[in-house]
Amino acid sequence: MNKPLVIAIDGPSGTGKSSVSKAVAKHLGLSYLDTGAMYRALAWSCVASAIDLDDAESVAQHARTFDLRMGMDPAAPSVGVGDRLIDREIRQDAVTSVVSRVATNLDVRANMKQRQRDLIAEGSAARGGCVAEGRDITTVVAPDAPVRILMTASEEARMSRRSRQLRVAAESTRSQIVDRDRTDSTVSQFTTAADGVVTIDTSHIDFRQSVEAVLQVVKEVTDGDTELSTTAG
Ligand SMILES: Nc1ncnc2c1ncn2[C@@H]1O[C@H](COP(=O)(O)OP(=O)(O)O)[C@@H](O)[C@H]1O
Ligand SMILES: Nc1ccn([C@@H]2O[C@H](COP(=O)(O)OP(=O)(O)O)[C@@H](O)[C@H]2O)c(=O)n1
Repeated sequence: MNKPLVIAIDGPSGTGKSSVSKAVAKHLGLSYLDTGAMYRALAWSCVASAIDLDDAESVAQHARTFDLRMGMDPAAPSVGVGDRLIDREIRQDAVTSVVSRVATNLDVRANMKQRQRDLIAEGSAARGGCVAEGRDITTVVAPDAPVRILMTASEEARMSRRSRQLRVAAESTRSQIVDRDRTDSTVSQFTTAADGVVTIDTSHIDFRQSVEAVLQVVKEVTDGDTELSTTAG
């Protein structure tokens, strides 16, 4: 039996991880897991349940028990808690501004790591592989993934992309991007590549070229390992 093609992609906010990972998963017919959305869902659920985000034990307990449902079809990824879909809610500023507070809770991270490993296995069983993106996928969640990539980009490029995406002034994205990355980096190392991780700097290339760059890394790995196969590409 072929080995699952797990593609792990990390990087700071605004480097293109989510959009590029989704396109790569679609192109290769693989599942797609947005791990940032899982932390966002937890933050949303804590707020909705009136859990004090400073109460680390209550947040960790909620992480262990809440009914998180991740849809991993790259053409229509979804995030739900119980029967409620919360894809729009988790992108709102009310969640973005507090997500790092739950993501820096180490008991939460231990629970998320296990959920993410189970989802990558489930997504791989369904489609032969999974593109999983976040901050600690190449280093903690899937350090044995055959393809491991760190996406980077200048602060300027990241802020300008986010400002275009949210239709707000670039400077107003600073707290969403630069400050959040600073807080996140106290628990995960996602600005320099770990051993064996390939860096793709997207500062001066466009979206299409970023997708091509990832597919090229995948091709180099799969060409050299006959037990790995892709359905396209
Ligand atoms: N290489 C690129 N060049 C220009 N824009 C890009 C590039 N990659 C992604 N984008 C755009 O930048 C925005 C942020 O990308 P996103 O995938 O959400 O980043 P991340 O998941 O790293 O925060 C999106 O609107 C996306 O289409
Ligand atoms: N593997 C991951 C992914 C996200 N996160 C946390 O989840 C938050 C939201 O991640 P995201 O990927 O949706 O954020 P963006 O990069 O899209 O801005 C991050 O700011 C981190 O606090 C994490 O801690 N570990």
